[in-house]
Amino acid sequence: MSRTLLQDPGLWKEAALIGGQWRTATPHGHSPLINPADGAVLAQLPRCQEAETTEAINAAQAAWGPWRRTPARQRAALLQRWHELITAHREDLATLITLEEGKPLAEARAEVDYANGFVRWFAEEAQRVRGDLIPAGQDSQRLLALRRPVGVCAAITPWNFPAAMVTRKAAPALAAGCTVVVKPASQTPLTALALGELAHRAGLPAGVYNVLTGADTGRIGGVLTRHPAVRKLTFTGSTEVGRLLLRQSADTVKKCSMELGGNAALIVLDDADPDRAVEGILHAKFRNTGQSCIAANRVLVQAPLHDTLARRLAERCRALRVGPGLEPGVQIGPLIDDAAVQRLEALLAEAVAGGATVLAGGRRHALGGRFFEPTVVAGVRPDMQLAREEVFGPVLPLLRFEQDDEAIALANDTEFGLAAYLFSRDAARIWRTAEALETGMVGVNTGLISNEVAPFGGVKQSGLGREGSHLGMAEYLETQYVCWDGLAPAA
Ligand SMILES: NC(=O)C1=CN([C@@H]2O[C@H](COP(=O)(O)OP(=O)(O)OC[C@H]3O[C@@H](n4cnc5c(N)ncnc54)[C@H](OP(=O)(O)O)[C@@H]3O)[C@@H](O)[C@H]2O)C=CC1
Ligand SMILES: O=C(O)CCCC(=O)O
Repeated sequence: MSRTLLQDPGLWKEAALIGGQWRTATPHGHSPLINPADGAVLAQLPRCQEAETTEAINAAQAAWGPWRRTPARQRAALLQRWHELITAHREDLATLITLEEGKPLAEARAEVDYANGFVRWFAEEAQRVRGDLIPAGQDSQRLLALRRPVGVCAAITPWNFPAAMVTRKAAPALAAGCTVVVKPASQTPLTALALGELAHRAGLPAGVYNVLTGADTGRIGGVLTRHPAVRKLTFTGSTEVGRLLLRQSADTVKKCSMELGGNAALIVLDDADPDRAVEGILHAKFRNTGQSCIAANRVLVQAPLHDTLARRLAERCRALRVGPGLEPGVQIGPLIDDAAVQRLEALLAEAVAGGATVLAGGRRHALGGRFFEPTVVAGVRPDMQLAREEVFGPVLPLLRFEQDDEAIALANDTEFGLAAYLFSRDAARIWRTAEALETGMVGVNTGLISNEVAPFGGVKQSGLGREGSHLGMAEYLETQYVCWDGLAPAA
C-alpha cells in the first residue's frame, strides 16, 4: 500500500474537499489513479460532476464574505502557518508527487520548496495590498481607488507540477481575500488534497479551499466556467484547452489568467561558455523528464560550437540514470502516460524519416512501461513536428544556425511565446537578442528561471497574465473607484 510510505498517513486523501468536508463518495462512482512508474492503481478518487462542482462553488461563495473581511494580517498569519506545515511535511508531499507524477524524489522535494515559496511570498504580499488617493479636480472631492478581492476563483491545474501549480494560484487568491475551487489534473490529485488537509490544519476556514476530484473533467469544467458566482478562472495547461475554457468563460465575462503551451528556443551563440551552455541545456531540457511548458523545446546552436556541444550533450544524456522516481539516484522518471510515450515515438520517427540523426537514446527504455531514453537528435529542421510541437519529454532536438538574426527569426517563428533561453558572454549581443525574443520570459546563461519572486507567464498564444511576483497578486484583485464628493471647503 503506497499510503504506508507516508510518515503521516492523514495526508493521504481519497476524497474531494467541499466546504470543509471530505467527500469519500459521490453518486457517480470512482476514478482510478495510476502510478506512472509501474502502472499500478494508487488510489480511487470519487467522481465529482455538475452537482458536486456547484456545491463547491456555493461553499466557496459562502466562505468568501467572512474571508474577505478577515484582516490582511490574520489572513497572512494563516498562510504563514500553512507554509510551516508544508515545510514540516515536505517529505510526505514529495513522496506523493513522485508517486502520482513520476518525477525523481529529489526533484519532487525541490518542487515542494518551490510550491511553498509561493505560500510564503503571498503571505507576505497579503499585507501590502494598497489602493490610491487620486488628486481630484475639485476641492470638494476625494477620489479613491480601492483594491478588492475578485471573488470565488476556479483554479484548473496540470499534472506536471502537482504542488507548485496549485499554490502559485491558490496562495495569491487566498492572500487577496478570494476563495478557491481547485480542479487538479485527474492524474495528480493527491498532492492538491494533501495541501487541503494542511490548509485545514493551519486553520483556514471551511470552504476557503475546495478540491474537486475524478475524471469527469468536461462536466466539472463546464460548471466552473459557466457559473456566475465564479468571478475568476486561472488555468495552466495546453493552449487547446485554454482556448476552450476562455470560450466557455465568455458568457459570464470572467477575469481569466492563462498559462498555456510553449515552444521554448534555447539559443547558444558562438561566444558562449560551452560548459555553462551544456549544464543550462540539461537543466532546461530534462527538468521533470522534459515535461514542462518552459522546457527547452528546440536547441539552436551557432555553427562553430554545434558539433562540440552535440557530442558533449550526447555523452551526458547517455549517462543520465533512468528509473522509478523513488529509487535513489534516479534523474529521469517515467512519462505521465502511454500516450506520451507514443507521441514521442511518432515525433522522432517523423524527424528521422526527414533526415535527422539520433545521437543518443531514441527509443523506449529497456525498463519498459512509460520510460523513455534521454535522447539527442541533430539535424532537426524548423518545419519538423519535433521543432513545432511541444515535445513534453526527454528528447532534445538540435538545430544549427549561422547568423544571430537567423536564430531570432527561428525562435520567434511559432504561435507560442512563453520562454526562451540564451547563452553568450557578450553583453551587447545578449541585450539585442533578448529584446528581440517574443516571449514572456528569457533565461540568460541559465536553464532554470522559475521562482516565486519572478513574474511567470507568456505572450502570444502562451497565455494571459502573470503568476508569482508582486504582479501575481494583482490577478486576484479588482479596482473599485470611489468618488467622494460634498466635502465642505476648508475654513
Ligand atoms: N501541463 C502544462 O503545463 C502544459 C501542458 N501542455 C501540453 O498539453 C498536453 C497535455 O497536458 P496537460 O497538462 O494534461 O494539459 P491539459 O490542458 O489537457 O490539462 C490541464 C488541466 O486542464 C484540465 N482540463 C482538460 N480539459 C478540460 C475541460 N474541458 N474543462 C476543464 N478542465 C479541463 C485537465 O483535467 P484532466 O487532468 O482531468 O484532464 C487538467 O486539470 C501536454 O502533453 C503538453 O504537450 C502545454 C502547456 C503546458
Ligand atoms: O506549465 C508548466 O509546465 C509548469 C510550470 C513550470 C514552472 O513553474 O517552472
